[in-house]
Amino acid sequence: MTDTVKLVMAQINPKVGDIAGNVNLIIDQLQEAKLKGADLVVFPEMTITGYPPEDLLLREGLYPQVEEALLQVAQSAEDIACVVGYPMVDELGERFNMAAFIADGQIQASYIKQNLPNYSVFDEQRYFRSGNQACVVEFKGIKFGILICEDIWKISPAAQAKQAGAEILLTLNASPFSQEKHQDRIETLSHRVNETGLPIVYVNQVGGQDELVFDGGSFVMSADGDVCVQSAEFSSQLTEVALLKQNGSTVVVPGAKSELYQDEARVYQALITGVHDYVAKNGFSGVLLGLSGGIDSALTLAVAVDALGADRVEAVMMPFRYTAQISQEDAAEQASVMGVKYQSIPIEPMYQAFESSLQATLAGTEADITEENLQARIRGTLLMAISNKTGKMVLATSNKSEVAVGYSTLYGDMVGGFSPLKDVPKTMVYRLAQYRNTLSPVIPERVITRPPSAELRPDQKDQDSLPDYDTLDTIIKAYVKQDKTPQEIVTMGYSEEEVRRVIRLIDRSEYKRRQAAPGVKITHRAFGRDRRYPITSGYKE
Ligand SMILES: Nc1ncnc2c1ncn2[C@@H]1O[C@H](COP(=O)(O)OP(=O)(O)OC[C@H]2O[C@@H]([n+]3cccc(C(=O)O)c3)[C@H](O)[C@@H]2O)[C@@H](O)[C@H]1O
Ligand SMILES: Nc1ncnc2c1ncn2[C@@H]1O[C@H](COP(=O)(O)OP(=O)(O)OP(=O)(O)O)[C@@H](O)[C@H]1O
Ligand SMILES: NC(=O)CC[C@H](N)C(=O)O
Repeated sequence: MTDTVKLVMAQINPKVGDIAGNVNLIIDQLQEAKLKGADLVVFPEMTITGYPPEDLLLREGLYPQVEEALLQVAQSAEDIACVVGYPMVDELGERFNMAAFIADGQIQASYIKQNLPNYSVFDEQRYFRSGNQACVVEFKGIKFGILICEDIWKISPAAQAKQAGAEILLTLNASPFSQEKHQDRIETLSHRVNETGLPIVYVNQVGGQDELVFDGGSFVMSADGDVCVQSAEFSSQLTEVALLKQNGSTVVVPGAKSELYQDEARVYQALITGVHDYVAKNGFSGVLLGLSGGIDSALTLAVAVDALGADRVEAVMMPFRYTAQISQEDAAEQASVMGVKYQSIPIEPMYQAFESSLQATLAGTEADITEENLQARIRGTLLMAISNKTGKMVLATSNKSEVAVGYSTLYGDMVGGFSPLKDVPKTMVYRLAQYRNTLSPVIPERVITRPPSAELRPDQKDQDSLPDYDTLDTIIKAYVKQDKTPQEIVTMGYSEEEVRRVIRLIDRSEYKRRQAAPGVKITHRAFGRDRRYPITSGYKE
C-alpha cells in the first residue's frame, strides 16, 4: 500500500509580539492550505510570537497569551494537521523554545529545542533551557521527526530523531539572512542527509525584524541530497510538497522550484525587505532622506522607492556654498526619474545664524571639523523637522565603511530611524548601484563615476582623509569579519601605519555606533547585536 501525504511549507512573515495578528495569519494560511488539499502544514520557528522576541520572553504575561493562541490554532485545525513554534514556561519558571504537532483539533505532541544558539545575533541561552528528547510523530503512515533551527546545524538531534524512528525530518527555522547563508544551509543540510539518510523539510520565516532580515527560501532536500522543492526568497509563500511511502521509506516527490536571487540581486532584495518591513511594521506613512548627489543617498533612495513606492518617499537637497552644481543637477534628476517628492532647502542662512551666534565663542580659532559638522547638523535638524511634521521617518545613508571608521557626524548625517546601508561596504554600494541600474536606469551615471566627497569644504574628497575604499574595505573585513590581528593584516600587503590607523579609527568609533540607527544585516558580521565591543576599552594588539 502507498501512503501519500500532502505537506505545505508555510513560509510566513509574522510580526514579533503581535500574537493576535500572528494567530490570524496562521489560521488564514491553514484555510488556504486546506483549499490546496493539504494534510499537514509546517510553520517556522516561534510562529506564534515571531522571532526573535528578545526580552518579551521575560514577561510573564506573554505565556498565557501564547497558550490561548495555541488553543485557537488547534481549534482551527480540526481537519488539517500542523506544526507550529512557540515559547513555553513551566511551573519552575524555566522557559523552552518549542514546537507543537497539532492534529484533530488538539496538540498531539510537543518538542523542545535542544541546541540553543548563543553566538552572533542569537541569545537563546539568555532565555531558554534545552530539551534532550527526540519527538517523532506518526501521521498518515509516515513518521516525522521534529527539529528546530539550530538543532539541524549539529549532528546529534537529527541522529537521535532517526534512532527514534523518524523517516523524514521537519525543521522549523528562523534563520536570518547574510550573503553566504543560503549556501551554508545547503551544505549543512547535505551533511545531515548524508549522516541520517533522511530527507529534510526546511521551513524558514520571511521578513524584516529590526536589523535582521529573514530571507525565506524554504526547501526540501531529498535523501539523495538534492534540493527537490524550493520556495521563493523574500516573499511569503505556501509551497506544496508531496510525500510517498515506498518500500518502507518516505520519498519526496520533486516539486516546484522557485529561482533564487544571486549576488547583488540577493543583497538588494534583503535591503528592500528590511526597509519595507521596518516601515510597515512600525506604522510609518513613509520615509524621507537628504539627497546629496552622492552615491550613498542615491542608492538609499532607490532602495526606499523599490521598497515602499515613490509616493511614500521624499527627498530633500540642502545645498551650501560647497555643494557642486552637478550635485544639485544629479539629485534633481534622480528624484524626477524616480518620481518622488523633491525639494531644495539652501542651508546658507542657517549656517550664518550659527556662525554669528558662535562668533565670540569661536573667535581666534581656525576653521576645522567644527564648521563642517555644523553643516551636517543643520541638515539633520531640517530632516527631523520634516519628519516630525509629516510623520515620515528619516533614513540615514551611511555605509558600513563609514560606520566602521566613524566617518559621519553625530546628530548630523547620523540622524534617522533606520539605516539601510549600515552593513553595506562602500565597494558594494557601487556594485549595488550598478546592479539597480541594470533593472532600469535610476541613478545618474555621473553619481556612480565621480569621486566620493562629503562636500563639507572646498574640493574635499573622501580619499583626503581615508585610504581608498578597496583598501579600507579589505582592512575592515579582515579586522571585523575575520578577526585578524594587525600583524596578520599587514602581511596581506598593507603598511603597518595604514593598518594601525584604520584599526584605531574602528576601535575609537564604537561610541558612535552605539548611538546609530539600526540597519539591515547582510554580512556574516554586522555592527550592532552581531559584534558587541566595549566603548571604554584599553585593549591593545
Ligand atoms: N568615546 C566617546 N564617547 C562619547 N562621545 C565621544 C567620544 N569620543 C568623542 N566623543 C564626542 O563626539 C564628538 C566627535 O564626533 P562628531 O561631532 O561626530 O565629529 P567627528 O567624528 O570629529 O567628525 C565627523 C567626521 O565625519 C566625517 N563626515 C561627516 C559628515 C559626513 C561625512 C560623509 O562623507 O558621509 C563624513 C567628517 O569628515 C569627520 O571626519 C566629540 O566632540 C565628542 O563630543
Ligand atoms: N547637499 C546635501 N543635500 C542633502 N543632503 C545632504 C547634502 N549633503 C549631505 N547630505 C546628507 O548627508 C549624508 C552624508 O553625505 P555626504 O555627502 O557628507 O557623504 P557621503 O557619504 O558621500 O554620502 P553621499 O554619497 O550620499 O553624498 C548624505 O548621504 C545626505 O543624506
Ligand atoms: N534560530 C536559530 O536557531 C538560528 C540558528 C541557525 N544556525 C541559523 O542562523 O540558521
